[in-house]
Amino acid sequence: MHMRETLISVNNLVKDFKGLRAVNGLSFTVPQGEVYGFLGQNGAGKSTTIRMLLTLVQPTSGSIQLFGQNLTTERHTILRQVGAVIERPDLYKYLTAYDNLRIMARLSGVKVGQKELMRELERVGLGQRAHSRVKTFSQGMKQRLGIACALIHNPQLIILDEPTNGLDPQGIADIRNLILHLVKNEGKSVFVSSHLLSEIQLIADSMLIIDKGREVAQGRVSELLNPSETIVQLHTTDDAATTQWLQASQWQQHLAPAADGIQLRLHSNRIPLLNRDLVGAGVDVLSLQSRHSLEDYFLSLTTSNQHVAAYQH
Ligand SMILES: Nc1ncnc2c1ncn2[C@@H]1O[C@H](COP(=O)(O)OP(=O)(O)OP(=O)(O)O)[C@@H](O)[C@H]1O
Repeated sequence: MHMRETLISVNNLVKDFKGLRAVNGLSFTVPQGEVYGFLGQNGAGKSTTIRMLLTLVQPTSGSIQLFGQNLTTERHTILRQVGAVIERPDLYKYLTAYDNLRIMARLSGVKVGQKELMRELERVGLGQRAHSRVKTFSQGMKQRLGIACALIHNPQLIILDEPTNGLDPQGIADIRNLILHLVKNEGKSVFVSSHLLSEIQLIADSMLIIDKGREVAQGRVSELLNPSETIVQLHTTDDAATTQWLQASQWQQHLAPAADGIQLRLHSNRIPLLNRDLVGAGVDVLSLQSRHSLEDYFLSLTTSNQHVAAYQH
């Protein structure tokens, strides 16, 4: 297998807004040719990160490379290869889908004829509705037209911020299929954010999960959601000292963020060994419990504020 090109490479990215650290030391790489999921609750820092990838927000510190080039110095060359939909797409609702796309193409300086415009609309499943006015479109159709506009200059990398927000189940399925089509059949790469694990899980090859600006986990979706991996909750007579000992041990890579006590993420067949190590190190264990599956753990991280967020929109 040949090495795949790295499209996005982010190193220790930080963004502060007056007294609030919205993005706190994120590092990740996105390879070419896959769907990369970016998961976090509302307010976790996803949009801010995406805005930094598109140079709409200036990072406080850290670096971003796209296509192996420095985003600050090579901005124009780089952004020509990127297509993005980051808010509700701006569309002229009294014009047809076709005319919206034609205007968009002209604005981005792309020379395309009727054939290409129609092909583009067909690609997002709007071929039949090309000549209907946008005001007659469902939210999902508008979203797909927005994606067509982002694709018109034939970018390699497509960045979508919560593309299924506010869509009905059919609309969500259409976007999901479109994303998969773009990657599997057209060789594109898609970086997509969501606050729903269930959604990322269905389309992404790799994912990054963040909470309050910080990384919670990243890796291959199949590995992160491997059902034999569990979260072990540990309580000892001195959790601070135990954490320090764990950080200096082979278990360091398994430590997971915890609200209280100590949590480790590991394969369940490693629990006896962890227990033996703790006893061997003289740690007084009060309790050691395999709490929930990783999936439940991520769900708890990514859904707890949803009902609150619903009122904010
Ligand atoms: N321009 C800004 N000025 C001040 N604070 C901001 C600004 N933009 C974002 N924030 C804050 O930064 C934090 C992260 O926001 P961000 O929009 O990146 O989160 P998100 O994960 O994309 O959530 P959502 O899905 O709700 O947009 C939030 O607390 C938000 O209030």
